[in-house]
Amino acid sequence: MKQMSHLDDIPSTPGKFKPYFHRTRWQSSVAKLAFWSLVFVGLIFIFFYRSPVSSNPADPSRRSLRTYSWGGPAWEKRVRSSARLRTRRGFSVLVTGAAGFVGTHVSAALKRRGDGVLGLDNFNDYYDPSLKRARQALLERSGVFVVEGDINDAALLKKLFEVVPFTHVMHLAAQAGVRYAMENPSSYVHSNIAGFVNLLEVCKSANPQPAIVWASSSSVYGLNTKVPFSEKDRTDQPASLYAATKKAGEEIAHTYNHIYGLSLTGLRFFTVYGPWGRPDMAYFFFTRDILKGKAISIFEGVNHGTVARDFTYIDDIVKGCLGALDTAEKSTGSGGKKRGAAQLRVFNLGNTSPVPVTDLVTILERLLKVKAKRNIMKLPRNGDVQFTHANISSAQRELGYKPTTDLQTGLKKFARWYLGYYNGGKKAAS
Ligand SMILES: O=C(O)[C@H]1O[C@H](OP(=O)(O)OP(=O)(O)OC[C@H]2O[C@@H](n3ccc(=O)[nH]c3=O)[C@H](O)[C@@H]2O)[C@H](O)[C@@H](O)[C@H]1O
Repeated sequence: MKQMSHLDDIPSTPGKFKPYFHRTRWQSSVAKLAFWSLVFVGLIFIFFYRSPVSSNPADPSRRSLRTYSWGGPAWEKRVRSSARLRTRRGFSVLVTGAAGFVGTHVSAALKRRGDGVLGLDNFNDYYDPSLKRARQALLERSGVFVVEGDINDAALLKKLFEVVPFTHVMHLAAQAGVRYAMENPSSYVHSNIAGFVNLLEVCKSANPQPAIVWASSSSVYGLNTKVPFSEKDRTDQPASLYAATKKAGEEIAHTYNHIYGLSLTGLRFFTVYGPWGRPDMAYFFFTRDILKGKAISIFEGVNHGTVARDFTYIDDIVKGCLGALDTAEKSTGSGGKKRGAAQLRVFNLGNTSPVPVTDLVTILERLLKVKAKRNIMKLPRNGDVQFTHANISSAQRELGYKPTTDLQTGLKKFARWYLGYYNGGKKAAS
């Protein structure tokens, strides 16, 4: 027997079109419809609000939806004062990624020599943000204000150029790391491609247009086997999405130089290391794990082939960056229009002496006075290449670039910093 609900007990209200229509049932249907519509709209809202994101909570494309607070007279005053030069012939430089490893060192060096420096950083959590905050505090003490914001925020960038007529942009903000690209590919597109284009769009419309020096990467040489790597070599076989986005950046730079007369210099950094470094890099997490007594994985090539890197010390890289800024010619465009040919350059900034990763570990063992638990494993196919080696003759000739720090000396300085910063290794780096 059919069970009747209490709604079925209520007499129907005859209607012209639907004689069987039941008022209460109708009201309840409307209520149900309204309820489910609300749920549906809510779900759509949630979907779109979170839509550019992957399920990975560390996805920086989600972080772009974060709202940063900027603007107002006090903020503008800080921006202006940080970017003010202290020498007559100095530069006024916007440094993106200023709370990053290279960004912090370059910003501090520029400020030391009297240039005006304004930092920009989104403080994302790709690695421990407290390290970025500590670098920011360091910069604050030397008079560099780091604005919190994303290079994808066109309104913020336009505002910065309204407040300060920057002569140069040192563009170091990027999603770094070759292996992480398999975990979170969209973050590379977001920062290294979309963010770079957004920055160039603002630069091309600025009056005056700044000269731009930016970080490319040794990884653009990809699977090349001819060494040392020269700027003239092919760069069309990247081994990681990271490398592919840096290569894309070089092509994008060509376009903006060609169409808008922007002066652009790309620097191909070779595995930069040193104090205040990046915890996602091998020398850094090897140090942390050796001190913790945890095993480290050391990669080797096929047939026990050596995996090696042209490790380059941060102070040498800083000199290369300053050399690039000092020799950068002015952009030629104005009002978004090209007025003549502009400079377009790319340089290797390496050390020209590759060191096997096994030797890097031996040096760390000596410096830390702890034996590493070595776990030798085959180089995974996740973005790594077997070796890198820079030919730096071009940078030497044009930028006066001359690296002077060998790996042993550089790692000693890194280890001293690490032990000081992490309280003798007791406070473990995350
Ligand atoms: O020159 C660059 O343009 C890039 O340099 C850096 O990449 P890489 O040279 O790959 O540095 P890094 O990860 O420190 O691995 C170092 C070595 O340790 C090996 N390695 C790594 C991890 C591991 O667990 N074991 C291991 O043997 C590994 O096989 C490698 O041989 C930057 O991270 C990158 O952002 C980009 O700037």
